[in-house]
Amino acid sequence: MRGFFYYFYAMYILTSNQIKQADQATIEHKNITSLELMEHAATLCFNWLHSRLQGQNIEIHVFCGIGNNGGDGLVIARHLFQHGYNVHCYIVNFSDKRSDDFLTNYNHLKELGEWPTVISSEKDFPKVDFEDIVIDAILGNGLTRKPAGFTKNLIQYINSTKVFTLAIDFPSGLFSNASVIDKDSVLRAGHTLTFQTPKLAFLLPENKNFINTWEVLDIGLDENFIESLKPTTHYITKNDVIPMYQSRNKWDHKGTYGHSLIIGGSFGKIGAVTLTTKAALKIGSGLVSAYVPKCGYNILQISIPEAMVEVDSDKLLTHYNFKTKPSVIGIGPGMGTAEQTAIGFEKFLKNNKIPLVIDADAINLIAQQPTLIEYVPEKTILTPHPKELQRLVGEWKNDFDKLEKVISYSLKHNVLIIIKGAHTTIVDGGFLFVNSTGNPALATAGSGDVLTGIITGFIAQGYSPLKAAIFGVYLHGKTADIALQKTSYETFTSSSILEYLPDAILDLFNQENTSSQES
Ligand SMILES: NC(=O)C1=CN([C@@H]2O[C@H](COP(=O)(O)OP(=O)(O)OC[C@H]3O[C@@H](n4cnc5c(N)ncnc54)[C@H](OP(=O)(O)O)[C@@H]3O)[C@@H](O)[C@H]2O)[C@@H](O)CC1
Ligand SMILES: [K+]
Repeated sequence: MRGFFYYFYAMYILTSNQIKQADQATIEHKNITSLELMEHAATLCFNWLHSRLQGQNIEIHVFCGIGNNGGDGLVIARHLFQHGYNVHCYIVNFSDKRSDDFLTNYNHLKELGEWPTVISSEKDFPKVDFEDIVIDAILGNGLTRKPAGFTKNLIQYINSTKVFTLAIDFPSGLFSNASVIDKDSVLRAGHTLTFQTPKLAFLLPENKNFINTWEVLDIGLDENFIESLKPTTHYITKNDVIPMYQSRNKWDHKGTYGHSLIIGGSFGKIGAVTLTTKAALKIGSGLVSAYVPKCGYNILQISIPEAMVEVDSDKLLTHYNFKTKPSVIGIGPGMGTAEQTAIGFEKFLKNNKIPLVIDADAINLIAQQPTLIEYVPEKTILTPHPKELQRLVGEWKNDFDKLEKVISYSLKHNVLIIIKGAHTTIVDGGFLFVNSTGNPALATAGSGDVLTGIITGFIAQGYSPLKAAIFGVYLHGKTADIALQKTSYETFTSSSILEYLPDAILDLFNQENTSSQES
């Protein structure tokens, strides 16, 4: 599902409550019963499994709760029985309540002569072997508290077998929008088939043990209604960035594509600013200048003949006194935090009116003197790595708390913050944009310097800061995804990001694989 936001489309990430509302609205507006919706959703899950197993004689254990997640499990179990699979279906009897649709599907199964086994305590746990398959339909979107008692023990038992587990909608025990407190109470899913939208919990590092791969099954919830909820969290895929691309015209000249100035470097750290400068050039900034200490002059001139270079003091940045009149400045890579550098940086910020992308040591200098943030222009982009981010917004208790802290900081100072990680997230006030591309190949020295250059180069070309951030983060990750088809994680370096940038851009025009709703 794509929602309209600003002037581009992005897939929404909904909370549990929003999904419940959408579920209800779909039933009301689309003339469909909740039972039919369950049948449809669960049949999609069955089809997913059936197309992979093709009737193989593997033991399949379907664990069903007593709500609608359990109802899904009963529908899946019914299809599996009807297709001749070797299925064992269990009711995890953690409550006397039963949802209506659960009961209807329970009866359907009994009518077929297949009576599920009721699990009411540890002594009822079945034998599950590593070679089997478990379908986890114990708890889903209706989770209200952490699983306890024998339900928790069952989850722990399934985890201990290391069996492949297919989670329906959610790994049982995982909240969509809150942190896990008891890590032993959550099922470790091998793959999760989730309904309608990705869930924020799937994208946060603290849940890495519970979420492996996942994909979204479109079960046809009412898109107009979802739109009306005005969700604030988005998942960025290829479909979302294609419309951002600004094509070029025959009569354009290099001035049309702006002038990036990259400020950074110190003795021994000229490589960082070199990478950033190269990236701004490579992404298409019409002109690119670098402002570095004198010791960086030859290095820059020799390694990037296309760039212009101005210099500051011998080994450090101290004066920030450049003649160039850029359209955007990327500042920080390799800059260091020496006292003179900090004093000069403060003066620079107080006088500067040019749009900024602030990275690395420039962020550390702001963290050291937090009031400096008041001098940055509106919609300045900050690209901190985790330690830099912590210095900026303070320590967080968990990943949800981190997002809250970053949102407050972004709102308070009217800046964009890029939280780097496996799912890099761009925070623009109350809006979150979570990236889908990238892999551990990007965990390499200089990767962030290149990102700063790409984003700066996009802003030079007239992309808004938000679009530059989203598009830049997407392409940066995509280079590593494409490269992995030809190289290895280990041999991919920050220079490889630049090498694969053309492929990442050309991939936008490749019609195949445009719906990457999985991770
Ligand atoms: N959204 C959609 O479009 C569609 C959704 N569908 C499916 O419905 C699922 C949501 O179903 P659901 O609302 O019935 O919730 P579910 O997770 O089955 O459990 C609720 C029950 O568990 C209980 N309970 C809660 N926490 C507990 C705990 N820790 N330990 C013990 N008990 C606990 C809770 O009790 P209570 O909190 O009220 O006391 C209640 O009785 C969704 O994930 C998807 O699979 C599809 O079929 C069709 C389309
Ligand atoms: K589940």
